[in-house]
Amino acid sequence: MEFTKGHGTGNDFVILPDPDGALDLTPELVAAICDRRRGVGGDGVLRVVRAAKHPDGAALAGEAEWFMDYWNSDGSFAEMCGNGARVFVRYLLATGLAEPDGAALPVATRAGVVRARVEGDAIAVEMRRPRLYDASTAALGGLTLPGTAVDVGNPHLVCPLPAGLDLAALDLGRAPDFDPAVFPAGVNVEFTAPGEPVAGVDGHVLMRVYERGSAETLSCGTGACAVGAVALRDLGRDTGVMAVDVPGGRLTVTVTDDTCWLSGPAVLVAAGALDPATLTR
Ligand SMILES: N[C@@H](CCC[C@H](N)C(=O)O)C(=O)O
Repeated sequence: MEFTKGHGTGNDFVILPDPDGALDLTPELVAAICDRRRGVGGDGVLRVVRAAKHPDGAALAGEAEWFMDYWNSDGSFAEMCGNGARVFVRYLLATGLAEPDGAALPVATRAGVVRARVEGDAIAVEMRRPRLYDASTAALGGLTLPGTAVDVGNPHLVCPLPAGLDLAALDLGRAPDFDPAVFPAGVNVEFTAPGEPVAGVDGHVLMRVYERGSAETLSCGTGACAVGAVALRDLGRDTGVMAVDVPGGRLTVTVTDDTCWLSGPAVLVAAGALDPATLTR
C-alpha cells in the first residue's frame, strides 16, 4: 500500500491514494497506520478517492472530482478536517491529480464541498462560516471552564481561559469532560488565551486543542476557525481576520459573511509503502 506523509502546522496525516475506492480500509487498519511506534504515525488518515467512487462522496461528484475520506487516528470518521483539506490539496497538486489553474479547487468532504487556493507557500481552504450555537462547559483537572459550542461542519467547544491560568501548563494528557447532551457525537475542545497584537489582522489568539478521536494535536484547522469566530464575536464583530497560534505554528482565519478561509503551511515530508498485514499483526 503506497502512502505519503504530510502535515499542516504539525497536524500530521498519512495520505493513501485510492482513486477507485478499492482499498479495504477498516478502523483497525487506520488505528494501526496512525500508531506512532508500530505504524507510520499520524493524527489521521486522508484517503484520496474519486468522489464518484465513494458512497459518501458520490452525491458531490458533479461539483468535485476528489473526495477527502478523513479518519481520526482512533479509526473514527469525522465530517471535516481543515488542516487535512489543506494537506490533501497539497498532495493533489504535487502528484498532478489536480492542476493549479488559478481557479479555486473544489474538494468533496463529508461536510460538503470546500474550495482551496494556493497562496505562496500556504494553502488556503474556504469552508462554511462557523455557527456559534450554545453555551456549554468543559471540565479538566478539577476546573470547569465555560465555553461556546461551534459547528464548523464538525463539533467544537471553545473555552477561553480565565486570566491567571497558563495555557501552556494545561494538562491535556486526558480528554476534557463535556456535556453529551450538547455534543452527542463527541467534540473537539479548544482552550484559548489572548496573544500579543499582530500587524495586519484584527486579533491574535493562542490555542491548544484536544481532538475527538486523536487526543491532543499540535494544530486543528477547524478548531482555529471556531476559535477565530468566537474571538471576533468577543470583539463585537461578525467578520474579520484572526491570527491563531497553535503549538505547531500560525494559522490565519478569515471569517466573511458566508464562509471562513483557513490559511497556513501544508507540507509533504515522506513517501513509501506499508504492508497492512505486518501493521495489524
Ligand atoms: N485536525 C482537524 C480536525 C480533525 C477531525 C476532528 N478530530 C473531529 O473528530 O472532528 C482539523 O484540522 O480540522
